[in-house]
Amino acid sequence: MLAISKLRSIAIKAVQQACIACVEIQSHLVNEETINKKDKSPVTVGDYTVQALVIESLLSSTQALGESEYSIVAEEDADTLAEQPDVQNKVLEYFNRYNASKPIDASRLSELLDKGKIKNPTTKRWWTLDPIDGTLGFLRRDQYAVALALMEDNKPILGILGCPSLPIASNTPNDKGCILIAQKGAGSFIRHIERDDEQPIHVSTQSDSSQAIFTESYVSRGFGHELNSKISKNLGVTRDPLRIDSQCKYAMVARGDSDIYLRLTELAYKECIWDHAAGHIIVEEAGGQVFDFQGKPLDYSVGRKLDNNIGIVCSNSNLYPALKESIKKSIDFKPHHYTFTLIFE
Ligand SMILES: Nc1ncnc2c1ncn2[C@@H]1O[C@H](COP(=O)(O)O)[C@@H](OP(=O)(O)O)[C@H]1O
Ligand SMILES: [Mg+2]
Repeated sequence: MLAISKLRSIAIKAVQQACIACVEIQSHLVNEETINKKDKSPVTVGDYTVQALVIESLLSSTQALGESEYSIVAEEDADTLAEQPDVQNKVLEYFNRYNASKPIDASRLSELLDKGKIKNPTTKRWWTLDPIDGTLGFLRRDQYAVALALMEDNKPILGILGCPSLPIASNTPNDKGCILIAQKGAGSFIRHIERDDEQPIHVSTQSDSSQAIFTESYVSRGFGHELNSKISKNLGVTRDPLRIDSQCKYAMVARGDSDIYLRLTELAYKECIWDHAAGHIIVEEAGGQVFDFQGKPLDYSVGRKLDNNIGIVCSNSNLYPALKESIKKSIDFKPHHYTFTLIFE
């Protein structure tokens, strides 16, 4: 099996190339290129182009080193795209512009995209990819991320988050575009999209909950914002939350710009694995905690969704115990975890 350090470089290269493509696609984005998936969430030329580019890059880099193919679990598939020939042509055009090897046709494009369609990985190591996480942020020209994780025995061992619109540091707001990288047991790092040097990052040491900075989704879904406000009030938080799209929220916690990220929106909603695997290991390797609302570890062993978990609780280590207590005051979990009640009064 390939050394993890080798796969780390391969994954960074794939995400870096994808980020460069995203920036250009976003700058040319027009509304007709946005189509609606069956679940009504917008998906763009960018999502498909990036999924195909990253898959092609991972396959060719690992094959060149004689490694057999790893399973890939990715967000998009070819079916919706095939219904929109104009969009498909645009995706092919962008793909062939950014992919170094020989041009591909529509059938190879579908084949590449559908490699991400599987429900259950069949290899010990497997990739999970969200080509553009925070599509709504991408469309709004706000925050989004290319999120790639390598899993081994169903746990993340590498996480790469490409954040093309996120400033490399909070005190340089105009210097945008960074990649966050974590390797199991080796820490978390940040680098500029256009530079090779990496700096280590750490979660904050904030232990005064009144000064804690929460982050949450920009988009309001279900009871998510209301619940977070209840939990932060119980914790004595005085500051307004930062609202940011995508796994850039994990990036903010990992580098200490935020202290807590909470995510629970609807009783029936199950989180997608590609929305968390990369951010999860980046926060853990930066010294933080990532569990669900019942304190359970995230379980990536049950398919494309985190079916055994309820929401996401991500925090620096100092605030985590008090945060857990505040969650207990805000949610009444019923026996066997099948139902729970929110206590909003
Ligand atoms: N009801 C819901 N509750 C929580 N997450 C949801 C949701 N509906 C969609 N999502 C997920 O939220 C992600 C964006 O999160 P955020 O709002 O924090 O940026 C979406 O990823 P994509 O943008 O990749 O589709 C999608 O997977
Ligand atoms: Mg996503």
